[in-house]
Amino acid sequence: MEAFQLLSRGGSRFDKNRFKADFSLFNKSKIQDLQNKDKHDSKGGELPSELDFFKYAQGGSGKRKISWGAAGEDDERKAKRKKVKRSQEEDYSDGGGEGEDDEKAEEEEEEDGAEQTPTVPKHRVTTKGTNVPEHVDSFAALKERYQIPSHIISNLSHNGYMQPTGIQSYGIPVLLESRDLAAISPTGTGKTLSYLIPVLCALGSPTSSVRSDVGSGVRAVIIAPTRELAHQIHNECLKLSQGRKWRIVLFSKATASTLADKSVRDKVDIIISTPLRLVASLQGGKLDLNNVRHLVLDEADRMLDSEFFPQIEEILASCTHPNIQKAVFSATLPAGAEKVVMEMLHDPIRIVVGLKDTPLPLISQSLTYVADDPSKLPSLLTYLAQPYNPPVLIFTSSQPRATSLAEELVLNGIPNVDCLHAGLSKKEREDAVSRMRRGESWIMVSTEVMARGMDFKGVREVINYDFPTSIQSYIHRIGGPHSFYQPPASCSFFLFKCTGRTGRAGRDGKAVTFFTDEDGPYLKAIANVLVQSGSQVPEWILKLPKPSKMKRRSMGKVKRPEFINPARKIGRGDAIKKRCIIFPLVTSRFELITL
Ligand SMILES: Nc1ncnc2c1ncn2[C@@H]1O[C@H](COP(=O)(O)OP(=O)(O)OP(=O)(O)O)[C@@H](O)[C@H]1O
Repeated sequence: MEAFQLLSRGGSRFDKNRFKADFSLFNKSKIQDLQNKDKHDSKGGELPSELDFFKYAQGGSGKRKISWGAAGEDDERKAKRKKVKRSQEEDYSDGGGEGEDDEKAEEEEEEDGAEQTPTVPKHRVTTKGTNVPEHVDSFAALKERYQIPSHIISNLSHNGYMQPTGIQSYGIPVLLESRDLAAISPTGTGKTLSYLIPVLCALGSPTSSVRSDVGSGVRAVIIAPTRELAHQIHNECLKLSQGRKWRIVLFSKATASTLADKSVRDKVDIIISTPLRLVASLQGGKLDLNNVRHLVLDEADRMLDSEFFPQIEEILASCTHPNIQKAVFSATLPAGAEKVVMEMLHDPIRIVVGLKDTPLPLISQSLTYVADDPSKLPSLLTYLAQPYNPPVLIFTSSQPRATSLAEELVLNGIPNVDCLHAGLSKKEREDAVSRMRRGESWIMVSTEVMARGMDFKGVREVINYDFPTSIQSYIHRIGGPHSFYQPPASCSFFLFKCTGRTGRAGRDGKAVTFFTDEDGPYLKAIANVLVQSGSQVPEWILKLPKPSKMKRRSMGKVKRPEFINPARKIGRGDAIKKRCIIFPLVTSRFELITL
């Protein structure tokens, strides 16, 4: 072991910048290595003419001098990260960067940065607002401080939730102290429990067995953008409320008609619904929300887009209880949406886990050039011909393309392919979700709308077959399927660990994004996200010019054919028949792996 490393191991800190000269004496060989690597990298960073797909690099600013992997160059790395963050924020939003707290957090992070693995940024929690309640480090502390009912605590441990995640540590106290909350935390970090625990605690006991002061009518409403996500939240809620006679309703056509009877709906405690379904009942006079004291919007950025916003406004207007508490949760929240959220809330507290709009660093991300749309299928087949970790989630930009790609994969002999999108019948969707959960699907082809927020345990690989439609879309796609647990105890940094095996280079997930010439103008925006979360990006991509606001808006509008392989227009039925012929007795690869 090198002398410097031995000496610097103790409790005291060594300021490497201040004592640069001394440090270099101990670390000469390492620095030389790094310099050589730098030389090599910077050479590799130049865009060879044959790779200059978009003819941009020649005109690139060349200002960014990034030497990837130069772990010892602290100053440069810090400057680089600052620069990228700044440029990323410009890319992400129309202004309005992070608040003071984030700035401070970033500075603190930089102070500690010298001792970090360079490619894995720490995840921390930043809060903003007046009188922010102290966070808790354990469920036991939560119980003690807020007198959480014992059955909730025992349900938590019964389900394997031993310690709160970052968003739970900070978010639950805020909600338990009756404050409004805007929470931004990466996908799979346990946002669902962050609101379910306080809602159940605040409601106290089921309406059917309580005091008269709770009024009549539903007391809590949770809104999610898709039926599948609402279903998932409902299941979590049932797990958490086991042992008490709560009436928790997953709002559907059937339950909505049952609840049309006032005497029935007055006994309901919590409704979990999609916005459309809820508004349909409100408009039909079959539901009233004037006794709602807790309103939660999950996947808030989606709720605020043009498709859902009018319905959300209607729901908000119907929740007339003077003491209503509102909470919004999301993995991403663009500046514009955040402004709307903050106006919607009363004296809110804002919590951000990690760097805003950045995926967790445990996912190894890469960008793969595939020239044009027809070249994607062969690239995907080549990818799937190599060892991969099933189940793999593949995203396409539209429902017909998802179906078409699933068919193509089947016809090309890929086993256990499934498809999930909103164009399928309810039964087909449910079957696909359960096959995925049972581990029978190795490849799930889906659309983003469908897979958003779904907790598909065990997914370790995501392929963006079609380029994401926005930065937020990218983050939701690659983070959504991962589930994380076990935050380190009592500290303000939270670096979560994925369930299951450990992956490549300490990372547990893999995300591959195909890009074509057409996606070129938007490449840099996504590349910045990769950089921010610690993945490597070829320097030529970083040298691409920043897309204009107009260009960024057109990011999701690239036209793609409905058929993946236009030469073969076969029906879905044919594909299923062929799958049965090819794989009549296929053994589950999961079984083989676990044997
Ligand atoms: N404290 C905890 N300990 C262990 N596992 C947890 C804990 N909290 C949540 N989980 C598990 O982590 C997974 C992800 O949780 P959840 O779906 O709530 O994340 P999320 O942040 O809402 O993700 P998304 O943004 O994709 O909706 C789930 O499988 C959940 O059971």
